Amino acid sequence: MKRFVIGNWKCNKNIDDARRWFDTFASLYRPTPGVEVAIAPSFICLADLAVHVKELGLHNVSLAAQDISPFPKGGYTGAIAADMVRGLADYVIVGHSERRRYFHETVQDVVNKVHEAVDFGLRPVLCVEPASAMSQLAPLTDIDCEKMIIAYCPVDPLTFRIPESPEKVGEGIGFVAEMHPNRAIVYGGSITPDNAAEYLALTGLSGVMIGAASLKAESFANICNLAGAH
Ligand SMILES: O=C[C@H](O)COP(=O)(O)O
Repeated sequence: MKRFVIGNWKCNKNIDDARRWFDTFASLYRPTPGVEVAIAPSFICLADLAVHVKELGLHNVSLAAQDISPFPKGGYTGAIAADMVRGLADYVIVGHSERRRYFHETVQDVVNKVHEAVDFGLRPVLCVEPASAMSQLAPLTDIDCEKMIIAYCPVDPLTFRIPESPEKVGEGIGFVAEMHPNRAIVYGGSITPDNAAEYLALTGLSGVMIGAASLKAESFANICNLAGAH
């Protein structure tokens, strides 16, 4: 089974910080066949990092956008369309709980984003929360994108900084897999280098999505290297 380690920097790091992060990461990361790494910086860093990642020659490392417009390019001030991101990133995170909560994104907005991503060849990482998983997943059961990844991301671990127990994550991903069989599912929520191995060992889980612990290149490289050992 292919493994994914996805780092979401959220609203952190300017271009200089981002370049330094990659320089440190490159010195610590050990690529492993079958482990795909994606890092989601802010939009302003994408173009610069797309070049820098190539210069560093990092294997199995791609960039992800943290979000995408639900609309095509055109008269949508402030929006960034999927068509503008292709060529810079391979993945795009959609429907993160922070987008749904603080930016009032609806299920339909997220569905539209997934369609935009797929139309322009970006691999969606669709975030779902346990309490709303049914309504968030149901409109996408027929999406024609076998590469879509589902990120099972409960909100409490973000609020309280305690991960959901591996047992509960196992139950949650079982539910997701019933609705979307054969899709890669990753877990996100307070993963650190100290607890990552427990989650990477879970049957049916294809990897992890990491916020806070991805901000330190050392921690993130450590988790990527652990994924290679599982
Ligand atoms: O996008 C990542 C998830 O929100 C998890 O973030 P966290 O690792 O800081 O809990």
